Amino acid sequence: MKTTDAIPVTLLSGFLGAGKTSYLNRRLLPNLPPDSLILVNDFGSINIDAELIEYRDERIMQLSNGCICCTLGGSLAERLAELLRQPVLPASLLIEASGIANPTRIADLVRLSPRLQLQELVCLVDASQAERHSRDPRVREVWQQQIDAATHLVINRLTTDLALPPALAALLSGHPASIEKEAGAAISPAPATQVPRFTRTGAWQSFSLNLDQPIDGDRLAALFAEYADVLVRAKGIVQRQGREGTEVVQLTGGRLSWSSALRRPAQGQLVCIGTGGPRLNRLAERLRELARVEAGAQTALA
Ligand SMILES: Nc1nc2c(ncn2[C@@H]2O[C@H](COP(=O)(O)OP(=O)(O)OP(=O)(O)O)[C@@H](O)[C@H]2O)c(=O)[nH]1
Repeated sequence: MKTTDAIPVTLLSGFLGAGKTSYLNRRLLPNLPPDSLILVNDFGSINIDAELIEYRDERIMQLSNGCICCTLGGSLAERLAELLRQPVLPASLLIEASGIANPTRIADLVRLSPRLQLQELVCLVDASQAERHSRDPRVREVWQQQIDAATHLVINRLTTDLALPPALAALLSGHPASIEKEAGAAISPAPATQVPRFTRTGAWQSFSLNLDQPIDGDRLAALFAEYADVLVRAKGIVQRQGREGTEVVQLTGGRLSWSSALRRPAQGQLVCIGTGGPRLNRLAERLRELARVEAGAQTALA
């Protein structure tokens, strides 16, 4: 039985790069009651999402280096228990799951606690990737689990007529969730050559880099394109050579974008997520080489 003063919980899910953090900033954050807590899980040792959340008074708790739904007995359960032991409890809890998390498992954990009340399970879906995700054997299962579990679906990057791609329309037929549709697919279509094909069969893997010098943005983009078959997602806060200020770099669905950063960490940070195996390892090496070359060039000039 839930107590009447149970903490309301919103769980935010959606595949890698679907737009969870953007939606959190734009739609959820402004409506959170004061003294809320945001729990962010990122599938990497550096939690870029926590840096990208535009929090002000809310407290933020990070869970990095693993996916919460896969380490349920560990970090998430521990963090929730820790949270419930605090003398002052948050007014509400917002959990942003990692892009490869099965939200049902997280929701079950929340439901187990009489002190927590799961209010909404929001799932972000990138409509421009729906056909590909529905066919891809590595992605399909978790993508469908995320959609199936949702009580509120946000379908973004639709064409201006808001028509659902056939694969998504089939999946949503009879789905009880409320549906919010957003256009915007045409903003920056991914070049066909850069759309990842998920040809490898290894498990998801991530690697992170700390960058202490400005990086060559063109060479970074070229490496991302060369390894598009294994690299699914990249995000970071970096200083680009020849540019003023720190920038957020985002790679999702084969689209690379840059925007100015809200915060400036002590060092540049880059996280890449993809299909584990020799090619992803090679990409990590080549990015490290690129970072070292940049650092060397700067040192030589100084
Ligand atoms: N066109 C378009 N781009 C979006 C939308 N939402 C997010 N993006 C872009 O997609 C990229 C990834 O957005 P995020 O909000 O970081 O996605 P995420 O689901 O939090 O990513 P992960 O936590 O890595 O899984 C960024 O470059 C965003 O600007 C949208 O509704 N339309």
